[in-house]
Amino acid sequence: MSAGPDPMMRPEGQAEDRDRALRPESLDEFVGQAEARANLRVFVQSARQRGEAMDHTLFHGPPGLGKTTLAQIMSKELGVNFRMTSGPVLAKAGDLAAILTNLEARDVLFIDEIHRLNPAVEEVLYPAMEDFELDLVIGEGPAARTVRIELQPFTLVGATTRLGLLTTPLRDRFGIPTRLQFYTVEELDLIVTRNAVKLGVRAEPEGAREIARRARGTPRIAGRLLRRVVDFAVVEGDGVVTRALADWALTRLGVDGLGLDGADIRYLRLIAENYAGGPVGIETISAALSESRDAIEEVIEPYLLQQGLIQRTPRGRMLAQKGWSHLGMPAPAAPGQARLFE
Ligand SMILES: Nc1ncnc2c1ncn2[C@@H]1O[C@H](COP(=O)(O)OP(=O)(O)OP(=O)(O)O)[C@@H](O)[C@H]1O
Ligand SMILES: [Mg+2]
Repeated sequence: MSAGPDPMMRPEGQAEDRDRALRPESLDEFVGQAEARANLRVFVQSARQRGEAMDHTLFHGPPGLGKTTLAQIMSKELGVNFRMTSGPVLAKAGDLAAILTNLEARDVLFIDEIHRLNPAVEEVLYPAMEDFELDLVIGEGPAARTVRIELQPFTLVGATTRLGLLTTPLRDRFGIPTRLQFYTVEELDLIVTRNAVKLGVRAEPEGAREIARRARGTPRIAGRLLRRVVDFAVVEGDGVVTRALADWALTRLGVDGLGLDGADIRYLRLIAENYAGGPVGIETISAALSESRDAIEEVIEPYLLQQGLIQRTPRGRMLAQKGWSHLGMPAPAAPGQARLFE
């Protein structure tokens, strides 16, 4: 096989390039996700001691919480190669077969957005995951025959923001399913403080804290906000990230005290003002906001739910009490309460 760039291997975008400078390189350096980290440490060590490929691992959770980062760290800690591709890129069964047959023993193969695999490709993955075998169909019609190819044992690491979209057979083949959680303000504070050091920037503890509080529980957002605050600190301050400067810069960027941005506030206001607090269906919200349903369910809602600003009910989304107070609006009296005054 050629050693040139492989079109099936996703080239990392510019945003990811900037991310890379801030990416933790080991489990020790990785902040937060204490439970997942402690478990992974055991599984990595066991695989190393037994000289076997680690079991297939699935990371799921909202964007920017560290799925790709953990997959890379796993390969480093296992001392094996890291190969990366993604669900939508693998168009044909042969694309995946080419990657699988090129793996060395115990390598980590990372498939991002694994919920977007084409069914024909997914079929190839089942025997590969289970028995490290590949069944390839050669030829067509009556002349078609199946050839079985033995693969090197490998570790598949899948990542998805949408666990619910994974087929059951695929989900069941992951020995280590791991859900990533939003980060606490303390954890994000540590991440911001370390990132400031990596970027060679002076951040006062209260400045780092303010960014952490407004990072939506997400390390990627913490990294991005820090860079923007630094821009303001350099151009309009004396280069130091203070609390006042962070507050001023973040407000100017449209990030409010809870870390909500324009899209979050539009979502909350829509339910409050147009639907009296709901319940309102996701399709209606999607049409009204001109946002895809996927983006709403993957990016906007998880944090609003985690913060207790909204609720998901069988009849649709509802604004919670905390959502009303965050908007500075009075919650309408519940029907039961209203009757008291009739
Ligand atoms: N625990 C952590 N400590 C420090 N930095 C982190 C941590 N987790 C993630 N980051 C940083 O956040 C950024 C985003 O992480 P990553 O790309 O791994 O997220 P992801 O879950 O794969 O997101 P997506 O779903 O969008 O692919 C990276 O720059 C990474 O360095
Ligand atoms: Mg990722």
